[in-house]
Amino acid sequence: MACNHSRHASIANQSSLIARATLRFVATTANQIDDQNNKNVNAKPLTDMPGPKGLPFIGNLWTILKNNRYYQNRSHELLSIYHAKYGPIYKCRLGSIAFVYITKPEDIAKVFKVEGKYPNRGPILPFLIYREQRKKPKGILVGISEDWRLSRSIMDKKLLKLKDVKAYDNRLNEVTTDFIHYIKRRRIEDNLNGEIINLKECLYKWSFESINTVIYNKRLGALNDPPIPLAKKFYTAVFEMLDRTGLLRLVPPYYKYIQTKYWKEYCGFWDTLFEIGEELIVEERARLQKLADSDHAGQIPQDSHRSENMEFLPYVLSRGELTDEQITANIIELMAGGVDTSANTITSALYILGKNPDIQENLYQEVKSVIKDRECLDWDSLQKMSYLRGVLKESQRIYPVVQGLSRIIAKDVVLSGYHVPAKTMIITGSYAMAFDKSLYDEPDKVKPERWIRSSEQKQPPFSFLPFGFGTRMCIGRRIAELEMQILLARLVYEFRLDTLNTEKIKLINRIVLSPEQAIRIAFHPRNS
Ligand code: HEM
Repeated sequence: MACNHSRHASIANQSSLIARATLRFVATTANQIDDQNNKNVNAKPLTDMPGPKGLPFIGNLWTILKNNRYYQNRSHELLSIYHAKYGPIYKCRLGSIAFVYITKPEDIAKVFKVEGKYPNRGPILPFLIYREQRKKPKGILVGISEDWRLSRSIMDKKLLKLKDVKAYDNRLNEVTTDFIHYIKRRRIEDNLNGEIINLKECLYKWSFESINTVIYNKRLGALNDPPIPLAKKFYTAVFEMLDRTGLLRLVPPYYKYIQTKYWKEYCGFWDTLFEIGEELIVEERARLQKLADSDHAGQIPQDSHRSENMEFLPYVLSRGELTDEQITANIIELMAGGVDTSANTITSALYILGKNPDIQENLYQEVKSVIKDRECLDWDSLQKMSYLRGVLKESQRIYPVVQGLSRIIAKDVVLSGYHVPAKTMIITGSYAMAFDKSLYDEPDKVKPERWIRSSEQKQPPFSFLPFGFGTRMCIGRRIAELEMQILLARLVYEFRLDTLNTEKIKLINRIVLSPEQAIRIAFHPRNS
């Protein structure tokens, strides 16, 4: 039976999916099964797989609680400790989530081969239960099966196709220009020798403004002084929602039955996101209607109706395949998915550059040799900047935004000699893999050059997948890469960066991994 692919899958089904499907630690006897090379192998049963012994229902949640909640938002650390203890494959249960954890690239490759037609990361219950209680549709982030595929096939066209993404470079440069002016202003106002107070929020503003200029083809005003209230309301709600999802995800889903204050507040953050999304879509529909009316009066060039020339939102709206509610759900998931992720990666990159002046200098020299206009780093120039891409990849390796990728596999598979049945949840250990000596030469060192194509040592396939893989990989990948490359290069061109934190940064898991402590960067103008 397919794992809950029905269009109207209920939360009840989703919950039982967790119980049944995420891990079937049933006593599977040793199986004769084809492995990747079509050889019959005597795979060991899942019951033989090592792993920490948990308590019924809560699994290793006890370890989290017992340690004075230290691991409450550091499940990535706990999983890495288990990785050191049990090796590259183990089975585990954390609260309501049971899974097999893998770190060998060849196992990861096999998992993606059996992810099926509708890849499924497994339910994020707080997201799903909110949508069920409020009767909201699911967008691509949480949707599964045909609904997911339809939305994804429409949006992929405008967000992942190179031709369309290239065309976003101008407006992303405009956001970056505003961000640089904003930093210059803040340096003076904060008066702290170049340090900016609350850099995290500043970068939230940048990433929010960037993703929205792609979605709406207009500025929402997050970098205005003061920011437009709607923008601040949205990125604050994203932050709070993610913060609480991390904890709610670990505990059994009591909130399905008991409306605690905590849960009500959580729903309030989602309500804000939906309200803002709905408001913006209504505005956009009205704008398009006005344009269509003037078009009848012969004022709009015919060409702008061709789907390949359309902007993202007019394209999605004009397709007529999704209801406005579905479009809203998709758009707010894009808006929510694009804020923390890019902002955190840039934070890590700034931290690394400010700590490693030689790397910063190399990058500065590369930017200087390529940049033609200090207010615009276009797509073609960016293609010449391999060191810049290396710096970003190192930032994503050392400080990944997600602790790992997850999939509920569609078919049985043999992983590291164990027979893993279909419907098991698999989690890859990106966080632990980043420092694996068998995958990286001197993994503790920051080496942007390890990613440069001509470099002799190539990373094994499936060892580094910061944006995921396959048809369910990050839909914002190309936008994120473009916006981050533009911002990082132009910041280094304008400022010499100095990291003021003396301690090593640690990450906490709020669904996305984020620095635990405030990252303190001083921006010194180069006057170049
Ligand atoms: C540094 C920036 C980013 C990183 C590291 C990142 C990482 C990821 C990862 C690992 C996934 C899961 C992929 C998988 O399961 O195979 C994902 C999914 C997703 N990301 Fe991103 N992301 C980033 C930026 C963005 C941006 C800018 C957007 C907004 C356009 C976005 C929207 C999404 C959405 C909507 C999904 C769910 C896609 C689906 O399930 O079909 N992300 N991202």
